Amino acid sequence: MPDVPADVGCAADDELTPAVLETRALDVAIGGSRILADVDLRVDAGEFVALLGANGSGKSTLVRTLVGIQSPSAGRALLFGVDVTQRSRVPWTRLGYVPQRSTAASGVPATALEVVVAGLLAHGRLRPPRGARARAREALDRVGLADRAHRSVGEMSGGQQQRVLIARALARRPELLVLDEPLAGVDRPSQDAFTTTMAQLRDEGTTVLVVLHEIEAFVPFISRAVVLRHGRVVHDGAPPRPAPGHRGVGHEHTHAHATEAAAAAVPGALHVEPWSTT
Ligand SMILES: Nc1ncnc2c1ncn2[C@@H]1O[C@H](COP(=O)(O)OP(=O)(O)OP(=O)(O)O)[C@@H](O)[C@H]1O
Repeated sequence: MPDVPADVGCAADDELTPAVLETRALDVAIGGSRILADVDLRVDAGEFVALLGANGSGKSTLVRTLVGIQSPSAGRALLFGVDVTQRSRVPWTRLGYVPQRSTAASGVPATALEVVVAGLLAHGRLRPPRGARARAREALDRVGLADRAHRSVGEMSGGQQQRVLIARALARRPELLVLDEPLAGVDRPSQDAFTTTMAQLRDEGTTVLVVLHEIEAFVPFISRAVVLRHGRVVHDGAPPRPAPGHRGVGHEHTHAHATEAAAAAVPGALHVEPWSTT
């Protein structure tokens, strides 16, 4: 009998190709609190999945676990069939990751172009690969920052820095793009440019997992929405439709419009507010 690598055996038994991203009975505890509980999730190649939920529901924790930053207390997390419980095993060459509300400024003076090129450095290498600057310029163009390529990121606004980090992830031309609230602090015209880029990525076959609070702009190309509540998956299916009067950017989502049970029972006719806090 041929040897079967341990990781391959972790993919779904009935699948020849492992999922791009998969969790199995994933639990995460931090400081004695159970933050994620029994999370089963599978995202296949070419899917565009939105991760939704109220503040504190565990979205960032799930994403951080998937990219090997947070260790699970039980269960499995796999990227391309590889167990990423150990950070050293995260397949970074196939992955683009934009963390939540981070800064592109490292304290070292660097231009936007340099930050994006740095994202293309292979592990342990100091020289970027051939064509890196052209790829970085193209990525900055995609986020509407082509004209600021030579500006210092330390002098950029928070929203512009966020766009630089998105460009850094895009420049890698990843098979899987994981974005944690990429539009936080980004102005409306830039949001529109970003959603156009997302539509292009979907057409190119990139697999995307994106944490969002406002999904309206993404509904045309979201293939699935996963909703977390208190660290558990309470919906995995069609994207919820925002209720009328709840589309405004400043709307405070503080009340539920349907139960998760109703949402789960009729996923095609959702009227649930997954980000509600009650
Ligand atoms: N390092 C940490 N130490 C202690 N508690 C943590 C830590 N990281 C996350 N938590 C807790 O885990 C829970 C989930 O946090 P997480 O950031 O994953 O939620 P979220 O759904 O991404 O929220 P938001 O929408 O506000 O970004 C919260 O109650 C948070 O306080």
